[in-house]
Amino acid sequence: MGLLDIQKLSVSYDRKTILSDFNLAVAKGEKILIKGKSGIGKSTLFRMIMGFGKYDSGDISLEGISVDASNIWDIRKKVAYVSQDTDIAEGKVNDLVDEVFSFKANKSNNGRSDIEKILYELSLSPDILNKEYTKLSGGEKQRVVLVLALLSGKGIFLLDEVTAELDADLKQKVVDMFFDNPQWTVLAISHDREWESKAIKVIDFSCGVN
Ligand SMILES: Nc1ncnc2c1ncn2[C@@H]1O[C@H](COP(=O)(O)OP(=O)(O)OP(=O)(O)O)[C@@H](O)[C@H]1O
Repeated sequence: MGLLDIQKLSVSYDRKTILSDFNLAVAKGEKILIKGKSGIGKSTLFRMIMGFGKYDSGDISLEGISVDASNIWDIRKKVAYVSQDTDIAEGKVNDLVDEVFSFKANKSNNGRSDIEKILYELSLSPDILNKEYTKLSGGEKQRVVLVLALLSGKGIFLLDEVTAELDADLKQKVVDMFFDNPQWTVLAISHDREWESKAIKVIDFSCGVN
């Protein structure tokens, strides 16, 4: 039994097959890169894991328990999903940080003290906390969204193109941050080579998932 088990997952939109009998077993601590051409179904996989859409057939299990509508929040409490869409919010960055800690599941993490360290590791100045999120650059938004995911205290990360807007040095920093932590289980969708060189497993959707 893996930490996350996906068995025979089939997804279609408007009768077009996106995933067909897709299988994946993810062990705790594993670091997986998912790549493949645009529109092939990579983000769809993450959305299905998070329960943001219906699949035709198959099973998704977390820690041996099959996930359905009745327990989807168990997955959302344990899995940090970072979508490729960074237009997620308005308001000051600090307000977004507050929001992370307002969720009950995150209250016990005492993670607020980690903010300065995480900002520093992502080459962000603490001043960013007082800035309007919508006015940040694409690369700053991308890093702020990662800060929020890191503060959530979750141990499983689904990262969808989270380094696309960053320069090469920052891409490497983000990859190192997520892939060097032995406790974290990380699935990253990316076209950036920095992920591939460190991934334990590479899944190339272009080699057939439907
Ligand atoms: N809600 C939806 N309704 C209809 N079609 C959808 C929906 N979501 C995704 N699709 C289609 O499913 C296919 C797979 O989309 P998906 O976002 O999973 O691709 P992707 O591999 O992540 O692409 P990219 O690398 O460009 O992000 C695309 O053709 C997309 O248009």
